[in-house]
Amino acid sequence: MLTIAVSKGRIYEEALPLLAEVGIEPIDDPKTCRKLILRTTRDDVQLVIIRATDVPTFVEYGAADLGIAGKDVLLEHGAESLYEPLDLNIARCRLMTAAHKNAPPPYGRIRVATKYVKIAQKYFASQGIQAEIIKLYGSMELAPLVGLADCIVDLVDTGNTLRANDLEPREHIMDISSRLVVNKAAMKMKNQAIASLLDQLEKNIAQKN
Ligand SMILES: Nc1ncnc2c1ncn2[C@@H]1O[C@H](COP(=O)(O)OP(=O)(O)OP(=O)(O)O)[C@@H](O)[C@H]1O
Ligand SMILES: O=P(O)(O)OC[C@H]1O[C@H](OP(=O)(O)OP(=O)(O)O)[C@H](O)[C@@H]1O
Repeated sequence: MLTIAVSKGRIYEEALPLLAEVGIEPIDDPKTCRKLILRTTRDDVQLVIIRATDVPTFVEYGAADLGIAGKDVLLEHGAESLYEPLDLNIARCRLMTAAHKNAPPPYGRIRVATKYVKIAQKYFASQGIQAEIIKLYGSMELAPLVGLADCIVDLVDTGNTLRANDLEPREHIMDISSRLVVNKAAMKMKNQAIASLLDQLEKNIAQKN
């Protein structure tokens, strides 16, 4: 049995067609059923439905053989203990700094609100900017509006969330997409099944790009 960890929402929706192309279709819909383990049309594959930020943990400990996670989550988690063999090219967005549209460029020591503490620390250090990082778990856009921070580090896709809150994108930190990650022991123990799945997915993704 191969267990694949996927988060509900955006990644699940975008991963479904890719999985369907390799014959993996969940039998239940996580939107309407409360099951966390979903059997699929392939007897040898099941999905576990977890929070996006928990995917690296499940795969690292071997609770799932494979997982689908955003590069943002993998970098923040520190996923050196996982294999990351495939860019699935889904859930694409950009990790950026953003500030109020009237705010001056950063000067001196700045306060930054983000859920990406490690990535932000590394980024500002690389820019030679002194930054105090304030960890938030959501609604980062609010922080500059209420004086909690000078700027934020967050994901940007259409830019609608920033615009709706009078913020504007500033520095582009990196492009983000979702990756297939694999538990290192599973890669050895279940090599045939995993290699074959990787191979099929890779071919299908290459055809699209
Ligand atoms: N607006 C977006 N456009 C495209 N991809 C995005 C966007 N927002 C997030 N992503 C990608 O999708 C992944 C999952 O995001 P999602 O919003 O589904 O979960 P989350 O709410 O951030 O996670 P958690 O439930 O663990 O807090 C992110 O890690 C990122 O890689
Ligand atoms: O540029 P946009 O297209 O507006 O997308 C960016 C927004 O998308 C993500 O939030 P999400 O929709 O996942 O909400 P959440 O962080 O509250 O889960 C991200 O945290 C931004 O707030």
